[in-house]
Amino acid sequence: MAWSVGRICKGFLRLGLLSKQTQLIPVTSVSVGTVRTAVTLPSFLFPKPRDFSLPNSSWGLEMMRMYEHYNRQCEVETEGGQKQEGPWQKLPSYNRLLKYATGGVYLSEMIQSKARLFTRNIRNPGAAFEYVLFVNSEEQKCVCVLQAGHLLEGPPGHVHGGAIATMIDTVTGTHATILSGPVMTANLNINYRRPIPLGSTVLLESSLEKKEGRKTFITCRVTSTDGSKLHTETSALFLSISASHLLSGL
Ligand SMILES: CCCCC/C=C\C/C=C\C/C=C\C/C=C\CCCC(=O)SCCNC(=O)CCNC(=O)[C@H](O)C(C)(C)COP(=O)(O)OP(=O)(O)OC[C@H]1O[C@@H](n2cnc3c(N)ncnc32)[C@H](O)[C@@H]1OP(=O)(O)O
Repeated sequence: MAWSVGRICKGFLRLGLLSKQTQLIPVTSVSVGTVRTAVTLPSFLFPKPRDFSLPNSSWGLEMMRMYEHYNRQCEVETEGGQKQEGPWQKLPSYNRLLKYATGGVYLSEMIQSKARLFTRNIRNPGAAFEYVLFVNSEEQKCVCVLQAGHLLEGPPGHVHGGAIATMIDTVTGTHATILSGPVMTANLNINYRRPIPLGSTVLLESSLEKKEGRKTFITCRVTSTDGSKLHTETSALFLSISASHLLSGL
């Protein structure tokens, strides 16, 4: 197989190293004797991956305002007028992680070729999960701005608890992957404090609590965008896994 498992791991790790200018393009590797060389394939051979976390027409004013608030902090101007990376980095969001984020073009065809990321598989913009993630490496934090669409109803007029848990798992899971490489959720402990109105925009803030061997402990708060209302509090445990654990069907 042209693809090495190590390369996929590097792909996961690369998720934490993306600047907002980074354009991921599919790559593969070829073996010449014992030397493995990375080859960038011409982009016309592959459809351009769509970043689902860019603004679209369904985004409301609050979603746009919060997006711009963090996006502005991805690039700052020095006193000399030069641009440099800011404290936050925007993470791209693809519907096929293996194919687009790790560059596993062939592998993604072999393993569950019809599979699509749960939170990115509803075609109608704004109907379900509209969200964007930013990471702050220095503070070891991740934030997600979420606009919850009408297909996520649980209690009348409010967001389903399972949809909230899905987003918490997505945000803390992505954060743990950036911090520790490939992981799986072992435990999510969620306290629902106040319901989230359907259609509203909320913030999910994920913080590293501690790392102990294979264990990464993360906390996450879901609040209103001004921080005045606490909707949900979570503590989560992620366990580092080997790539073979990930690929062997467990
Ligand atoms: C396919 C997942 C890829 C993850 C990628 C994540 C992010 C990628 C980044 C961006 C992608 C975009 C979006 C991401 C979207 C969502 C991410 C969601 C991630 C998930 O949604 S993922 C699915 C749900 N997840 C499972 O489907 C796991 C099922 N499960 C297992 O696969 C095993 O269970 C495993 C591997 C967890 C552990 O198994 P294992 O054999 O490796 O480890 P073992 O059992 O020996 O435990 C070692 C030490 O952890 C302690 N420990 C274990 N479990 C514990 C628990 N629950 N509570 C407290 N402590 C626990 C033990 O007590 C021991 O502690 P000690 O060493 O101190 O004795």
